[in-house]
Amino acid sequence: MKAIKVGLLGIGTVGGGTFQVLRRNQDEIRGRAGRAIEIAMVADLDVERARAIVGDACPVVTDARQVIANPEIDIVVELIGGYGVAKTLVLEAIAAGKHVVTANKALLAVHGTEIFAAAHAKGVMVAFEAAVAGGIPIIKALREGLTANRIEWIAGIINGTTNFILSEMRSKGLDFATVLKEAQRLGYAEADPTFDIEGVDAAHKATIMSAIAFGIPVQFDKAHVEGITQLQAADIKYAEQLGYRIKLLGIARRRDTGVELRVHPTLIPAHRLIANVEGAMNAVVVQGDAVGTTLYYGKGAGAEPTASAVVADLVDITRLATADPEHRVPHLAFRPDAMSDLPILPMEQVHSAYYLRLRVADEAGVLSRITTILAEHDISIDAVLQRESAEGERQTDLIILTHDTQERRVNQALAQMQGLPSVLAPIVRLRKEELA
Ligand SMILES: NC(=O)c1ccc[n+]([C@@H]2O[C@H](COP(=O)([O-])OP(=O)(O)OC[C@H]3O[C@@H](n4cnc5c(N)ncnc54)[C@H](O)[C@@H]3O)[C@@H](O)[C@H]2O)c1
Ligand SMILES: N[C@@H](CCO)C(=O)O
Ligand code: NA
Repeated sequence: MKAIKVGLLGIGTVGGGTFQVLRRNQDEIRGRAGRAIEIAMVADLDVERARAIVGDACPVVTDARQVIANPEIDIVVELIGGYGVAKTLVLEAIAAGKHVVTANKALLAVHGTEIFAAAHAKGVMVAFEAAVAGGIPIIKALREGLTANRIEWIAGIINGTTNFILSEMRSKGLDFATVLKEAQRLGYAEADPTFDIEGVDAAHKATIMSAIAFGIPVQFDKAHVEGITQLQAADIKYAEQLGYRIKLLGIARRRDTGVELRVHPTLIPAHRLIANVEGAMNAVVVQGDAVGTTLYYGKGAGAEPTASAVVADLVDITRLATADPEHRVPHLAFRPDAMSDLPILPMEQVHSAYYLRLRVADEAGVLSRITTILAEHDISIDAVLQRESAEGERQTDLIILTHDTQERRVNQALAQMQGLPSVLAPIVRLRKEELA
């Protein structure tokens, strides 16, 4: 059978990895796909760098539209990134009847509804395994492997850059800026690394997973997004003393009234497997009603780990390209006419346990005033830690762990506690999840 022809838009970190993996493993890939998969044309603005990778294997052009217009090309792989030109090119490729593979989670989390509708109407596939947790086949697992389940929740370390930063800061005592530079050098970080450190990239990925897990549209604009830039070393240390690790988690959880969709630094019991995921590694825990808890672990960023997912999508499309579109797996697991309108819940309605750190005057009655406020808001305390004040110091840190409660109650209690004269600094509030 004749080779399936691929056009690559963008040959940077992931594009370069994709080129190498396809070339190195071509025999195995042909054996699995039933046809050879060939990169027939590459477009990149940096044509010299692109030619240095591609050699004379195929033509290299600067204009991505030349690739889309090439009638030989069956699959367009978009590895440029961002919401701008990438969106136009993906929609143009679909309009030209090409299947699309993309690693672009930003694009799908924000414009997925439009893109999937266009692909459905045209009868082409849009595959995006590389967009979530890089090389880990989490899209495949959620959409196909766990298809029997009512999925209850997903919680994942889905940004390699921030996990690398948190790990290196904790284990080597390195500072934030140094570790971020190293993550950029290693090719983990986004073109704009604020997407990584402010939690935006993780929220893009959590948004995509929430859609597949619960059959809802992608709704990035409703996600709660907090990164790691406000996280303080003192809280990492106190969490450790209390038996917890702090990780940037992306969480999607089904409740009776809607879906929680949130990214924030989270305390996790130190004995959980996911609490021990270090460096740029990713891990996703999925709770299904039939299967119970499952865990997926691996490299979520970097050239070849991400290329592993891109090439898997190319093989999938190669196998299915001639199938009746009605028999393909729907883009978001549920058929378009079976999507749910379960809303994304506002943060005030989210349920979680909490870690609170209060800088308080070291004087009689402070603890009782604080616990009274918590009790008035029906918030039950799980543990309290009070740091011994240093000699001559008239203030101390008070750390409180709560049981599960509603965020609205915690907000109200915090506002009241913050007003106490013996609370001397802004209260630190982190969320805590048992993940069991
Ligand atoms: N790097 C990773 O580990 C990783 C992992 C998963 C997903 N992703 C996603 O993969 C995509 C690519 O990321 P990357 O790290 O390879 O980025 P990169 O910056 O290394 O590569 C992007 C390439 O696109 C080229 N480009 C830019 N504009 C172009 C245009 N108009 N036409 C043609 N080429 C153009 C650039 O010259 C560059 O070579 C992004 O969506 C990113 O979020 C990256
Ligand atoms: N910047 C992303 C790349 C993988 O999507 C990360 O650090 O996880
Ligand atoms: Na993946």
